[in-house]
Amino acid sequence: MAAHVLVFPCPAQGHINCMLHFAAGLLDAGLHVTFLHTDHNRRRLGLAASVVEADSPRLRFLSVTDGLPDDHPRTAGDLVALVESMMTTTRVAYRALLASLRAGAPRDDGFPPVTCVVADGMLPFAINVAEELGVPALAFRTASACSFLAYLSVPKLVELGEVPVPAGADLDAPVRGVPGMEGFLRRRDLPSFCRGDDGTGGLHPMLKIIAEFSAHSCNARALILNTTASLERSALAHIAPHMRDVFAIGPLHAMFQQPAAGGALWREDDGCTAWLDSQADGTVVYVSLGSLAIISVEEFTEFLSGLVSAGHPFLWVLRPDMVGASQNAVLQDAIKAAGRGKARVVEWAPQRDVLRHRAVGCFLTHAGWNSTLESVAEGVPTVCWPFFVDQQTNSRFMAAVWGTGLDMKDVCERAVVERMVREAMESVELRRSAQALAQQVRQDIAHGGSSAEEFKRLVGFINELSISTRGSTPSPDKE
Ligand SMILES: O=c1ccn([C@@H]2O[C@H](COP(=O)(O)OP(=O)(O)O[C@H]3O[C@H](CO)[C@@H](O)[C@H](O)[C@H]3O)[C@@H](O)[C@H]2O)c(=O)[nH]1
Repeated sequence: MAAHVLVFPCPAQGHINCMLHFAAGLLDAGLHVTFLHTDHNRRRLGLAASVVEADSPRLRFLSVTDGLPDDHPRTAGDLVALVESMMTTTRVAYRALLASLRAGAPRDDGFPPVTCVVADGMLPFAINVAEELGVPALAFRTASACSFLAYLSVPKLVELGEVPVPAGADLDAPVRGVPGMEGFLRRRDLPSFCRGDDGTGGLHPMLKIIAEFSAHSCNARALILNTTASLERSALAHIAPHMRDVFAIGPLHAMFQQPAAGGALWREDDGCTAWLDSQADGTVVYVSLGSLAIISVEEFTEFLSGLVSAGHPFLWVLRPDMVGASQNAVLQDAIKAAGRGKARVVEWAPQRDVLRHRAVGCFLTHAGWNSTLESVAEGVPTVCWPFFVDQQTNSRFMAAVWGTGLDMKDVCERAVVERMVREAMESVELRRSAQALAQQVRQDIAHGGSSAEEFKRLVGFINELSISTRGSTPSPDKE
């Protein structure tokens, strides 16, 4: 009987995508997978309460409550509410579900018992509950190794007086305390919540939460990171001593085909690929700020002016909640009018296909880790406008370590947008570095490459854990 892994991502697009690709890899390796969404996202995805994926009979989707009302925005503006609700309400529902799926529980769903949990490191309760129920659990971090290392270094950064970075501090000053990054990391490149505090000089509440969750991941049976040695060798080496085991397996989207169902929380506008077909090679700027960033009307106007002045056709993803649903139609019209036939705007694009398209010349991105990996894998140069969390650190890597992108820092001015977009479209050097890095990454994921080998090792690790789980008697349910 094959191992059965319950995969539980944080309920945000940037977490769901890579964990779904990971699940696809487990299916390819012959394992069973239960992919756990929240009820809210399951409804958004149009999935039934319990559904087995038609093309993959060993994959099913289940869901648990996130405890928030359906009309809650669940965006960057209120992540603390989501985290707190999940740590209380979801925890109870998840515990009951997992207790009913583990070995020894009566069931007639045609799936073997769950023998292992791979939970998002941002859901530490999912790891604790699994281990309490006798199911071994691994942590999966969906962000970069370099940002994870920065979070692990928070106690040291506090000891050195680097964090919290006070308002008005020189953000270009170098930072000590994140091993291996002393040469190039500036205050502004630390994860965003290192700036500002809790109002009394203590750590920002989100930094406290993420740093605690990062330290918690060290207790899991192993840590899985969606990255590869070619991209983050030094960060991985500095993380390893903190962990029982680390698997660097990525970029996952380039390794495994995402299952047909259960992925995009917004309706994809496939029409934009036909529009790209009509554009010349390497001429289009693709603009997307991921699934969580929220911008002001002023920032929108600066981006639009800068893009128009740069003079290239552009494809812009403007999510309905990005500036505000009530503004969306007006802003879409503003893009179309300003672009004078050279602009296309969509609410959600098939991003991986877009980045792969021959017409795309550069990517104006918020530097979320998935977008970073997707641009790296396709060798597309970037202009980065980091919004929050790990994006500042990722942006610095693209600009200063890999040489594949330009860092707008977190200022948004039309002249800077224009200058950087022009440079990214024209720079031979950026394109060469981006293509060389893509080549290296392709070797990592190819047969015998580091990510491919690490994935094989992980499947062996999970199978071993699963054998011992099936052999053990489940511990009594404590709640
Ligand atoms: O029109 C679009 C826009 C985005 N995407 C996809 O959505 C994902 C977005 O992920 P990411 O680029 O990582 O951005 P966020 O959605 O902002 O992701 C959150 O989660 C990431 C992983 O932890 C972090 O790195 C980010 O900072 C955090 O904001 C990517 O796979 C994109 O391909 C689409 O398919 N279509």
